[in-house]
Amino acid sequence: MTDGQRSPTSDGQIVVSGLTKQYKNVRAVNNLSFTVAPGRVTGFLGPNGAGKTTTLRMLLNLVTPTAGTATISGQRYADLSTPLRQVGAVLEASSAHKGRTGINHLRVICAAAGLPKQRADEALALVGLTPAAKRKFKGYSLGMKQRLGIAAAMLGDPRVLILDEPANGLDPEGIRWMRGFLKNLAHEGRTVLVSSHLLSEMQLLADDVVIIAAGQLVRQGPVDQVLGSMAQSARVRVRTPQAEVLAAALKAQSATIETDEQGVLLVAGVDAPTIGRSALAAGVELHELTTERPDLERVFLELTAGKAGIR
Ligand SMILES: Nc1ncnc2c1ncn2[C@@H]1O[C@H](COP(=O)(O)OP(=O)(O)OP(=O)(O)O)[C@@H](O)[C@H]1O
Repeated sequence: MTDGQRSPTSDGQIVVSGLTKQYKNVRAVNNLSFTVAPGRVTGFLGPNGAGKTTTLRMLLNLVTPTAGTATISGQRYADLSTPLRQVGAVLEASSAHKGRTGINHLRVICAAAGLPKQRADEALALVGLTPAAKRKFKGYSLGMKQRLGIAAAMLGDPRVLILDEPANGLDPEGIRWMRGFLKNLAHEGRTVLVSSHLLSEMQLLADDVVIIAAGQLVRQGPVDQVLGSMAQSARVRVRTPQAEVLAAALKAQSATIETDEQGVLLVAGVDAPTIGRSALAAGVELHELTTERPDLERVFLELTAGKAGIR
């Protein structure tokens, strides 16, 4: 199918519907439904054993679902006419023939997939591995192997990228590179689905999150919205030598106030600008005004509490 023939509504979208995988004694994925939009990075999150890898493998036709469907641009992976040009996947740290150079590894894939040879050079440049093109795979660091895996996934210039724990084993510089790279692919309009249990990383990387635990959907939505759904627990920390005066002014605006130390108010129910204005109006001096946003890590632990047991 060419670009022009793709349905504009389904192009690049991933739709998982009622997906279930029953292994002998384990229901790895249980009636799971979610969608992944193009032009965004979607973080696929869950504790160990939650069913992330099984879901991605079903999406890529590597595991047969017990029930339900998973489609990419409206089609099952098995039915895609040119899968490598439509979907790039990195499921684990790239493996390659140890004695083969990076560039040759990619050229072999190009030849097998009927892709032009120069795509190997382009993909290698895309991931910043050109200087190591002629080095043998066995000498590559883990970070370089991850990049080579991504280069292989990019050979067909796919609209959709699916990556299982791509930051695993990377050093901080490698993680920073990966973040920029994936965000850029999403800005180009591609669909980027990334599984991870590194929540703090997802907070920096993802536009949307799909959170699962014990094979089931826990929450799906824009990162801000998922964090915002916990907004009732967002508080503003205020330090002032006139705590009692300010507390009285804020209570008149239905704020909820706790104190944890002398001269500090923990204020919920009103935002920082409102508190600043109230302080100004009451002639109260402020020494600190900090919004304490709930972070994804805390939200995640709360959402998956009780389901996060190792399976
Ligand atoms: N081939 C298999 N046979 C039997 N059970 C399996 C198989 N593959 C996975 N499981 C089980 O299914 C559950 C989900 O595993 P899965 O690897 O999908 O989770 P995950 O979220 O990717 O976890 P992790 O973050 O640890 O990789 C686990 O209990 C796992 O032991």
